[in-house]
Amino acid sequence: MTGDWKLKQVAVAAPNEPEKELLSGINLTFRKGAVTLLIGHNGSGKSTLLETLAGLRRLSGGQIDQGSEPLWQSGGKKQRLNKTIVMNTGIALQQSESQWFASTVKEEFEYSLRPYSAGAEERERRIADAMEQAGLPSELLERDPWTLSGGQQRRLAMACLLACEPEWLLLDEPTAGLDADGIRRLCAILDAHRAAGRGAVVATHDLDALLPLADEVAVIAGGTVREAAPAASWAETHAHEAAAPQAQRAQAQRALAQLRAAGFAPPASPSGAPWPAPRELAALLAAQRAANGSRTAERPSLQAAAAAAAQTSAAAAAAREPQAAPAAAPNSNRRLASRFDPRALIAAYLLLATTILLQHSWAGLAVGAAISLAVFIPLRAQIRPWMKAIRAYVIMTAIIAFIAGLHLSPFSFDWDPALQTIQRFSGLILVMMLGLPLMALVTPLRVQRSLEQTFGWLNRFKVPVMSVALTVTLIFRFIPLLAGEWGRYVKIAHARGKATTPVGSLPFRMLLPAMVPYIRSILRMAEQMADALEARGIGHPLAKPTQGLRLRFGREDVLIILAAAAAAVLLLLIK
Ligand SMILES: Nc1ncnc2c1ncn2[C@@H]1O[C@H](COP(=O)(O)OP(=O)(O)OP(=O)(O)O)[C@@H](O)[C@H]1O
Repeated sequence: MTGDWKLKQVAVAAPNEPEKELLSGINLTFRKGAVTLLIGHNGSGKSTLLETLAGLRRLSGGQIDQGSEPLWQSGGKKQRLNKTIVMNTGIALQQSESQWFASTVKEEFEYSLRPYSAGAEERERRIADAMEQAGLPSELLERDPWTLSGGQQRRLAMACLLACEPEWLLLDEPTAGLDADGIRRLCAILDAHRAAGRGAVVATHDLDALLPLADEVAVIAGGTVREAAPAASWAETHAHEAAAPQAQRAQAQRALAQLRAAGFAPPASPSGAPWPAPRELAALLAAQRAANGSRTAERPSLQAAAAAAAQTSAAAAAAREPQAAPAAAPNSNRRLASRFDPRALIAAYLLLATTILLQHSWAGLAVGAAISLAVFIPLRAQIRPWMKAIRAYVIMTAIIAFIAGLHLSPFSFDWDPALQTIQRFSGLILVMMLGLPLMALVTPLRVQRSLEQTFGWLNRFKVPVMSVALTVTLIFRFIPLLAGEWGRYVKIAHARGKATTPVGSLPFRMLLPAMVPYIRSILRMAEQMADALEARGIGHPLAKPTQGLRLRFGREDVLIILAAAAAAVLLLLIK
């Protein structure tokens, strides 16, 4: 039997942005024999916390233990997950349906049960029990899981989890997509799980369904624990919030009465609400104030009414957003990506890349490296996802150089061919490092516009400029999307296959379970994209490109080209 989960000062950073903390300073205990709800706003960190407990996110700080066992164990240089904890913990991720790769429901169960040494009879029993608990008829066992309805697939995901009989259930939004019977069964499952002395941590927005059966509540906000309390006392403390709308209603009606008394006639709300929206009210006040001169200043009652209206709108906002996370920082990446004209960046890149590839001397390569690093270092955060590829390329270069310098008879090592190989390969890596920041400095739409604007005249000669521009844009757009989707299926395969490696490195045997649903998902996305493009008239012979965005060369763009030209001249002189 396992013990409680104990989280001490747990911190988790975004996988490719170590400085961005998704969770920080989390100190929590999840008791076994209890159901704990994780609640909080969208994006507050609930899923991240569940995935961290399941070992699907690496810790950037702190410690997680289950009983006396640490979740992460150091085995040599690399950390590995504690096999005992992995085996006794079952996680259902958000959208845990759509994870199927086998041809029948039965085989999906068999895959989930593979890491457990259960005999054939025991497996049959577990599958039958799990189907029963999830409310799935046994006839479905021979069906293709993809042919089940959305709700049935959700139930199947839960059933696959239950068949493993985990001590701990980690459930992310388990009521989503379930009908009333499904929710009732889920509550029964959680009740039985608790009665057996086991534990559950459930991330949910569905307090109506799950608060009544919960033992503990932890409120997550901005990646940290804002409040943790027994469910009953939490419900009592927050009971008054249910009455908040009534209080606001009375306050808003008082404000309207004061406005009327002051000679204003607030409009009826178009939505049929008993008072206008703050925006409508503000517009009316502004219009009437302009018409009446500055009479407002002379009317204290009106000022009071305006203050009351403002208070009401603030209170309404506060009630709607009780656990609001701090305002998001301005998106500096987006601003950076729309600062320069892609044509200037591409021209500068072509100049530098060509002259770097022409270098045959170490001095020339050193200058090329200095230029690449000067561009690369300030933008390293955006390039971090590619660091693994760069490292792999460097290792590959070292191996090839070693092989190039090796003589077998007589056995010796010749440095000249090895260094020549390094020189040739270095040019390519420098050009690659120089090109990666481009991904952060341009948006797909701006690239599309720059291609259309620069080469639009070729249309007259029947060159399909628009199609090429759109294709380039879609490739840009799809690269991060495909990477994100792959990450999702890797996590699911990792959790179902009970891997103990860090989630970045999926064991070979789990490639197929991740690959099949991944490819299906890509095909589905491609189909949706094709429909969306067609709906917008793309592909229609008379369709015109959107002209909403017109790129213009600015001073900074000219400076970029001049700087690149100066560096190119320097490189040519050294060569
Ligand atoms: N791989 C990642 N890289 C960068 N940011 C991430 C990554 N994964 C999650 N985040 C961010 O972490 C924050 C928490 O996300 P999480 O999915 O845990 O929220 P949540 O509380 O489960 O939200 P919801 O209620 O919508 O499911 C979000 O702002 C999200 O954008």
